[in-house]
Amino acid sequence: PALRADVVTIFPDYLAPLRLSLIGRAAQTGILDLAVHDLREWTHDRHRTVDDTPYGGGAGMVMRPEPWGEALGALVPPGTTPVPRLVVPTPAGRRFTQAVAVELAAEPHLVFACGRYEGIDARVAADAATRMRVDEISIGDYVLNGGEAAVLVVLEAVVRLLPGVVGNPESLTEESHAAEHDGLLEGPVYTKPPVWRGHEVPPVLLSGDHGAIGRWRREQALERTARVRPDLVPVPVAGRGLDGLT
Ligand SMILES: O=C(OCc1ccccc1)c1cn[nH]c1
Repeated sequence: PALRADVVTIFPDYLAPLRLSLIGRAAQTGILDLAVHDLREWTHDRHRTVDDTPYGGGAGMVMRPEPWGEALGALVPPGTTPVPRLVVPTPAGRRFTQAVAVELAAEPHLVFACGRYEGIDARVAADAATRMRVDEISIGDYVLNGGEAAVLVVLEAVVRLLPGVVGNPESLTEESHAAEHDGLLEGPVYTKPPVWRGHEVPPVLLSGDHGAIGRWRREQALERTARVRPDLVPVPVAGRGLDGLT
C-alpha cells in the first residue's frame, strides 16, 4: 500500500465513514491499508478504564498513559520499520493545511491517537517521541469532544492525494490552496445550462479563448482570495515583482 494508517480510539464506530466512498475505495484497492483499534483492548481492569482525574486539579478527566503505552507498543513494536509518524489531533497542535496534507501523504505509515476528555497524559507523546516523530495537529481553532472527527478530516485530505485515488489527478492541482495555484482560493465554477434562472455564465468561459479564460480565472482567484482570505494573498517579493501573479 502507498499508505498504512492505524487509528486508536475509544469510539471505533466513529471511524466507520472511512469505509465509504473515496477512502473506502482506496482501502479496497489496497492503496490504503487502514486499521481502526479500540484503545480499551489495552486495558485490563473490569471497567476497562481509560481515564482518571487530572493531577493539579481542574475539571474534566485525562486519558491514562498505560493503555496508550501498551497500544502504541503493540502497533509500533521496537524495531518497526519504516518508523511511523504519530499524529495526535488536538486544539493545541500546529495548524493542518494543504501543505501538511502533502507532507503526511508522503509518509509510508501514520498512527493516529484520538484524544478524548481533556486530552492524553503528556508523557505518552514524550515517550513515543523517543521512538517516532510525534506530530500534534490542529484542524482549526475550536474544541471538539475527541480527535476522531479530526482524523476523518486529516485522512480525507491526505488519502485523496495518493496516486490512483481520485479519477483525474489534474483536478488536484487546480483547487483552492494547491501549491500549483500559489495557495490561492479557487474562483467561481460553472456548468450547463448557459443561463439558469436568468443568471448567465460569464461569457469569457464560453469564448474558447483559453488565454483569456486562464487570465480571467487568475483574476477571479486573486479577487476572491483578497476578499475572503487576505492573509493568503502573496505579497510581491522585492526583485521578484508580480511575476505570474498578474
Ligand atoms: O478538539 C480537537 O481534538 C480533540 C481533542 C484532543 C485533545 C484534547 C481535547 C480535544 C481539535 C480541534 N482542532 N483540532 C483538533
